Amino acid sequence: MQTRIFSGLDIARDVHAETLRRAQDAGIRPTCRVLLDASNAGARAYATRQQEMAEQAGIALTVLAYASDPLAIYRQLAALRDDPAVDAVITLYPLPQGVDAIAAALAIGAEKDVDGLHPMNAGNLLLGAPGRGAATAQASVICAEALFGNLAGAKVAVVGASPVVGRPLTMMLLDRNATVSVGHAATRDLAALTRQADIVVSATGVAGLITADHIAQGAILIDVGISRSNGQILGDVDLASVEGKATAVTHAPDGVGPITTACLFRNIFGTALSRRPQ
Ligand SMILES: Nc1nc(=O)c2c([nH]1)NC[C@@H]1CN(c3ccc(C(=O)N[C@@H](CCC(=O)O)C(=O)O)cc3)C=[N+]21
Repeated sequence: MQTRIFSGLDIARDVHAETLRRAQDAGIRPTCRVLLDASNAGARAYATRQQEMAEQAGIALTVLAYASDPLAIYRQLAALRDDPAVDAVITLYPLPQGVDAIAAALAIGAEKDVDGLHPMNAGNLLLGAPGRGAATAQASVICAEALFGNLAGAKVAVVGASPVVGRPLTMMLLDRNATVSVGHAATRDLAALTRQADIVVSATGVAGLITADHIAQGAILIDVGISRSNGQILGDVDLASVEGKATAVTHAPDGVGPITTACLFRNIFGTALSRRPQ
């Protein structure tokens, strides 16, 4: 069996087109501020991708540097929350040293949080109530459904338990009646866990973590990890190792990443729409 290498570019284009169409129908040009600590390569790559895509998606997106210290940052976020011209605020992780994640999310407020990081939005997701979830987790679900079909009853192993991917993704999978297990850095026998799964979603940033030894014959692999070595982008999946054993693997780059940006823009449009009088 040949392993299918899945590109997310077609789906990303469709999601972007749908958002643009809805924004044009509603006559809305959403505005978004993205806060970035440019010393982090992963966050910088995401912000660059967002800036490149925003124009064609009809979103006015500006990347700002975080203010100099935690108190100034909370004030900066609260000012954006109170600015009527701003629809959405994104605090790219990792947050600068000394910034508390919950305090930052509270400063933005639930309404403009498009990453599902505010306790109200995260809580709604936990309770199975409709709400706005992290874009990377949404993109992972889209890939899993595109490659596997209906997730009801599917065994899914999530590797990584971060607030932007592993945790929200676990809840979104439960909402689709998947059977979910979560592995992380302290999991003793990760391979034993992931070998049980129909679908493995890995979001660790450890290049080459998932090998043939970690998967069942015919498994579907969603590679969310991004790391860099010598200017090359690497995912969590060791492609050479899983070739012939996995049914399909999402590629990194151009797999989950572009769909993530498309889901983020859809979230931004959602806040912009709900902030306008109907
Ligand atoms: N609050 C918050 N939410 C996030 O969702 C978040 C974050 N902080 N901090 C940084 C990480 C990283 N991340 C990426 C998403 C897409 C690509 C992406 O589209 N990558 C391209 C490649 C980009 C390149 O060429 O460098 C691809 O996979 O094709 C990259 C990185 C979201 N993150």
